[in-house]
Amino acid sequence: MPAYTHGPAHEQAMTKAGVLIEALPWLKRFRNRIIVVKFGGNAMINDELKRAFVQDMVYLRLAGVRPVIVHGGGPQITKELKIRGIESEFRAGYRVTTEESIDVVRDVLTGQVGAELVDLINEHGDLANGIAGHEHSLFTGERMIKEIEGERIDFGLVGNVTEVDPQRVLHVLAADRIPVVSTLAQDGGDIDDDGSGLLNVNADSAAAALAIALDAAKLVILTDVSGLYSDWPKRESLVSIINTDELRELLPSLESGMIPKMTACLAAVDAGVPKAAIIDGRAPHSILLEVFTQDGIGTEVVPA
Ligand SMILES: Nc1ncnc2c1ncn2[C@@H]1O[C@H](COP(=O)(O)OP(=O)(O)O)[C@@H](O)[C@H]1O
Ligand SMILES: CC(=O)N[C@@H](CCC(=O)OP(=O)(O)O)C(=O)O
Repeated sequence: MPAYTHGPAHEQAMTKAGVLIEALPWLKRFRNRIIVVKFGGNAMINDELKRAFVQDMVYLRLAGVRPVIVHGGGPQITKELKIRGIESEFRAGYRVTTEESIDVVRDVLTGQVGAELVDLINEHGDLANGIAGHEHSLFTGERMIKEIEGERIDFGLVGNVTEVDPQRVLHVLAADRIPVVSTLAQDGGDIDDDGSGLLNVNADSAAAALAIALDAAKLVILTDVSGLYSDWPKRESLVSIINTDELRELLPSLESGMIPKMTACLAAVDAGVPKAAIIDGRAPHSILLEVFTQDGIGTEVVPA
């Protein structure tokens, strides 16, 4: 049968063309715009997912979007701390960080996780540059202290980002490359006893701060659940879209890992990032569906 007549092969080709053409408005919208993508440690659980993620980033870049990757590495840090006989303690989704653990956090984030992502991207061509958050004045922070249910919690060497100097990231983008950012900050206040002044910043919070500083078109957070469930832990009711007022109201009732994530989305959208999305990084290529299709996937946070 000639290729131009109707039949299953023709229909299949039209379906493929339909998928490509659905992307057209999004290609127009995001062309030359920055999308900050947070790649969570739980979403990089195997090589296949890492490679699929890297393909997506290269695809976005070659399609004319300017992706900026902010990576986590929580489970990888926990594993390394365990090997060194150091306990991990999380409170409200943040790792309580000590003088003993901060060097491990730095080594794992910049030396292992970030370096591996850069290497994987560069297998597609010389496209990526790693940037440590505490270098080039990228992130400056102050120690994070929170009051939760009347209790004042000191998280140790954990930082809130107070200032972002995006020059280095912009420089990498201007060279048509993909910045791969790790999330340590330089303490803008007191330098601690050993003089390093490093703070451990949750990667969701750092991604939001960077998305704001870069005037990003979108913040996308890849994790290991389908999105935000309103009935956690039952998981029957996935929130597909939520505005900032609704999220502000919901936030105090959230638990563990969702606290930093939804706090980050709220901060980003409140500060003018048009949209923030939490999507399932366990599904290969989920970010292409999020960026290039009408409905998107996961949970979207939009202005009220
Ligand atoms: N309401 C909720 N909806 C979805 N996930 C939730 C919710 N509350 C808590 N979680 C937990 O948050 C986790 C994601 O956060 P985290 O483990 O820190 O991921 P990541 O490493 O990607 O940053 C989920 O795997 C889930 O166990
Ligand atoms: C303060 C704090 O919690 N920092 C995080 C930094 C890494 C991170 O956020 O990684 P994920 O995105 O994979 O969770 C930590 O030490 O685990």
